[in-house]
Amino acid sequence: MFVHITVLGLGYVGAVAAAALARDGHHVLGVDVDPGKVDRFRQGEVPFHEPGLDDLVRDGVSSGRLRFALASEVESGQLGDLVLVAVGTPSRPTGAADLSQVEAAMAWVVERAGSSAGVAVAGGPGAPAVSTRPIVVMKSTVPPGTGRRLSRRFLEPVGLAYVSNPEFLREGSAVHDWFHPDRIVIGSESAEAAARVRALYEDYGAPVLVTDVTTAEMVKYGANAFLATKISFINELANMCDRVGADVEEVARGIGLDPRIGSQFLRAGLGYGGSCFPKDVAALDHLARVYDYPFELLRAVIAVNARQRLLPLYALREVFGSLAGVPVAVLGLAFKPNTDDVREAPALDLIPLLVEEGADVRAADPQAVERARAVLPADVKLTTSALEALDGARAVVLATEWDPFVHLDWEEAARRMEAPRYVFDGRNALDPARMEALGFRYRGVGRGRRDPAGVGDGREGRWNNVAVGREVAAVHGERAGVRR
Ligand SMILES: NC(=O)c1ccc[n+]([C@@H]2O[C@H](COP(=O)([O-])OP(=O)(O)OC[C@H]3O[C@@H](n4cnc5c(N)ncnc54)[C@H](O)[C@@H]3O)[C@@H](O)[C@H]2O)c1
Ligand SMILES: O=c1ccn([C@@H]2O[C@H](COP(=O)(O)OP(=O)(O)O[C@H]3O[C@H](CO)[C@@H](O)[C@H](O)[C@H]3O)[C@@H](O)[C@H]2O)c(=O)[nH]1
Repeated sequence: MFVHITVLGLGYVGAVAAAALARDGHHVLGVDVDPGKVDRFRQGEVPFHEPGLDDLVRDGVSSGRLRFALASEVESGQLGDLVLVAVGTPSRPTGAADLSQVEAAMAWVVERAGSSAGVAVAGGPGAPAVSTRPIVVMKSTVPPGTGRRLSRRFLEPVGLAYVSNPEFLREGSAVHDWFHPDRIVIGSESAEAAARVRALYEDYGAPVLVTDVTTAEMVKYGANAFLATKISFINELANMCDRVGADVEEVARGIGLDPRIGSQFLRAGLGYGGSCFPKDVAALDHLARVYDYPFELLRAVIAVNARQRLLPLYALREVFGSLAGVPVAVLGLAFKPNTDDVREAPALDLIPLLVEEGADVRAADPQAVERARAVLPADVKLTTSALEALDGARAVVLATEWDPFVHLDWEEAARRMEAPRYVFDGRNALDPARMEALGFRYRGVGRGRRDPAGVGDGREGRWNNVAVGREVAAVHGERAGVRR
């Protein structure tokens, strides 16, 4: 059954939800407080980079089933059957989730629900009748316990039902993920409201978990915290691999073949960034403190991740000694490929530190230059072209594994760079042997510690297992009291 839906918040989640539900046949009103965003959407344009979303929005707008409005333009009684809340829940400095957008959204809904006055903005020719008692569906990620509190404070007094329906899509593949979810999680105290929300996803063929609100909220935090743990764990293993002379890529393959472990989210590198993992893990850690529970594992996950993104800085110091005047190219500003989102991107932590040490930093990204410019030191040269960034550089850090960077004409890159042509592959995305054949000194994360300065056992660019082996033998020897 097609219904009227209002989606509040037109970011990565809200915009995808609105356009996807319109494609499914529902009548959708997308609402935001940002006039610039609403204007762009009204013209069928998407104000950020998300593959496949442009087509979906354009189709929705031209079908008449997808409309947009500023929050202040929507009147009472126009909300429809369901209101999906997809506003931001960023971190406060304490790590706690900042729920101010969510609270403003709830107040906005309450103000407009319950009256039958006004013409249905979400309606259109042949549209179904509009309900005046919308169900409030929380797509934003909110800490366990929030839904119960919001419901009591805002919705129960006016008799509106609340459903927690966390979203698991990833940026860069958000449209695909929306239509192919691994599972649908629905938390509600009202069986009827849960059933209405479940019906939205009927044709998606995913397993559905119906539970209470707080449990649904914890599923979302549990999933993100577990995935972040997997990443920090493989990064810890990678750091050990660097010390003992093993290859973490093979280790990940070897352990990932065990279905109890699984092969996904075992890519070692500069750690996790983005708008979700860092803030959600911090919020869970904060919640644990509030409940006087020391969630030690989570704290380690956070600490490992914070250090991991600085590995290129440590490596460059080792190779060059002082970084003063060293031209360094950083490839990748977005937190991962196929997005222009720079929130918590490792490169944005790394670059200011390189600049502080005097490096001459230039950086490239196919999509994220504009967003990065707003937060980076003014003297960092930004470009969309990797080759331009590499021109005259002596070191390159691959921070984001964008296809155009991985498949760059590295031969040309080598020609443009100055010796010693050092590469720190922060995503283990390049072929070490090929890079070395092109004259690069290669360093990955956990791919065996290569000889960064080209000294030591004299086997530049090869596994430095001999030197590492000697160190290990020395340590073991000392421990065993062996005289050497
Ligand atoms: N980005 C993701 O991949 C992803 C995936 C799953 C869940 N989530 C969660 O979904 C939520 C939204 O994430 P996002 O990345 O789409 O956020 P975003 O920051 O990209 O977008 C949020 C939007 O909400 C708008 N907004 C703020 N207050 C508003 C109000 N009172 N009324 C209407 N609009 C308002 C903002 O202007 C902005 O356009 C967050 O809680 C996030 O944790 C995000
Ligand atoms: O093996 C891996 C996998 C990912 N990452 C990093 O982890 C971060 C997050 O990546 P990804 O999960 O692909 O992107 P997001 O768009 O942030 O999606 C996550 O966060 C969303 C918001 O909560 C959830 O909905 C998704 O299920 C969850 O995957 C990125 O910095 C990646 O580079 C790694 O370092 N190694």
